[in-house]
Amino acid sequence: MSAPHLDTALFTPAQARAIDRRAIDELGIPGFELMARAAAAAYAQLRRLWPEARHLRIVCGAGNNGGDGYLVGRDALAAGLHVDLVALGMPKEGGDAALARQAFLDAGGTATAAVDDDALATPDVIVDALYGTGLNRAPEGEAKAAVEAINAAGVPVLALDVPSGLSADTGAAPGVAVRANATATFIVHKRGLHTHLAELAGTVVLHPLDLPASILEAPDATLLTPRGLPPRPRDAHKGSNGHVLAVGGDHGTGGAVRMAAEAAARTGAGLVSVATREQHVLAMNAARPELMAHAVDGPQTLQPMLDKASVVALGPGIGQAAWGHALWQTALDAGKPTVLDADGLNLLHAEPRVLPAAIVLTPHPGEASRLLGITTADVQADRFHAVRTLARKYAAVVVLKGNGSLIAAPDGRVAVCPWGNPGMASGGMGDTLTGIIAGLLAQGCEPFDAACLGVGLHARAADAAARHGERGLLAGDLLDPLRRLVNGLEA
Ligand SMILES: NC(=O)C1=CN([C@@H]2O[C@H](COP(=O)(O)OP(=O)(O)OC[C@H]3O[C@@H](n4cnc5c(N)ncnc54)[C@H](O)[C@@H]3O)[C@@H](O)[C@H]2O)[C@H](O)CC1
Ligand SMILES: [K+]
Repeated sequence: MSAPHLDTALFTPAQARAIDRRAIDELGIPGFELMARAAAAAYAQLRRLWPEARHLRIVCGAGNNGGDGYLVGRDALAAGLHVDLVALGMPKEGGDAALARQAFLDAGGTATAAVDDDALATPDVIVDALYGTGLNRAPEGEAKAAVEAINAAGVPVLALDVPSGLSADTGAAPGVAVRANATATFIVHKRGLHTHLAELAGTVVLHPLDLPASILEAPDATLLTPRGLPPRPRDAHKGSNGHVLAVGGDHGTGGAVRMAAEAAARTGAGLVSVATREQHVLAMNAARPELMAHAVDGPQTLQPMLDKASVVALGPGIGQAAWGHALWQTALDAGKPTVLDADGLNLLHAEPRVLPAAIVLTPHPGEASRLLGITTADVQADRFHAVRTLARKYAAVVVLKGNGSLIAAPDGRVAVCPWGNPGMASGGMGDTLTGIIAGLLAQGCEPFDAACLGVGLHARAADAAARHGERGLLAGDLLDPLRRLVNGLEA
């Protein structure tokens, strides 16, 4: 396996521990040496971020994450900084963390047993060394109090390896969790730092600790990288970039299917048409002839449109009434490459059926929970497991939307989107994504690639549009940056 590009390779905590072990057992690098390298890297990051800091508070747990913290303290003392260190629990006798604690004490450090804010002056920076990849339950008691004190201190926080309380595996938080301005993560990226509650980590910087790629293994997931479509061949013509048929838009919900059609057109589909029965969408034909909207009252008027289309965007505004259900059946029977979204997914939950070979499902956590028969909280508690289960169950490419959207293929591959912002939680954003993915399928992208590229373009366009503020960000604002991004230009 070619060495994964460390910046985009994401691993589970179990994989990270195995890699740590290989470094110790195969390369003969003592755990304490790794800890010292981690601490030196974290301390250097701290100095870069807060060069004026003179007083650190370091909160250490009883494990190796705490060990990292003690050695950050030792490095800070050596540089003349004032360090107050709070130790929650004592490291295991003879372990690396115990050696680290001793090294801190030998450097003149002192450790107190609890976070008694009144007794301690407010520090310039807090270093969170409570829990790393070893978190296995919600912080309780004095650990919970320590996390709350860190979050309440009102000073910048640097988390070591993982913000304490966040699961490095799922990005969920079983209980309270540190909200860090930055995280110094060691050796490899953990996948939990890139989805769901990952914003608790703040800016994540990876420190490989000078370990050779030989100790790595195949990553569990990979981060998307910015890209667009290759330039068009000069002799391209309308027919060579596919024909997207957007099917949906029942009475009163025509905006969704129009958004999907617009997005497909802006992504570069050669032809786009709309099958709907929403009068205002039909009325816009005069103004927007490029989105050929046709009144469709049932399967018999939909079929000729399906025959001409190369890709179907199915579901935006389709509803679950008899009209929508009949079109949904007919469109899926056609077996064309399809993006299935919104009520198209809810209809699938109600009536499981054979899907086209080239199919992309784009559920938000709620739709995913219905398709999986679990609660939305269960989906969010382990998004990686949920998206892989869906992809396998429906033999489909699945986009599990949300903070750090995940894209899974039936073969187990998972990609993670590093872009996006809360402004995207507004109407029409999902319809736009559906149209973008359909537009990419129409231009010849394979389903998994269309989903990965589409999610990335959508989120990057939203980030570009959010430069004018996340509030008031509307789906239509994405179309202009989207066009530049899909052409490989700067947004
Ligand atoms: N040589 C190495 O492996 C390196 C590890 N690095 C750092 O080590 C941590 C992982 O350390 P580990 O001892 O496995 O676990 P933690 O320190 O994260 O957790 C400590 C300990 O705490 C217990 N625990 C977990 N959750 C709770 C809870 N909610 N309440 C109470 N106690 C809890 C559990 O038993 C854990 O074992 C890794 O993140 C790195 O920071 C070095 O950086 C690199 C070398
Ligand atoms: K930590």
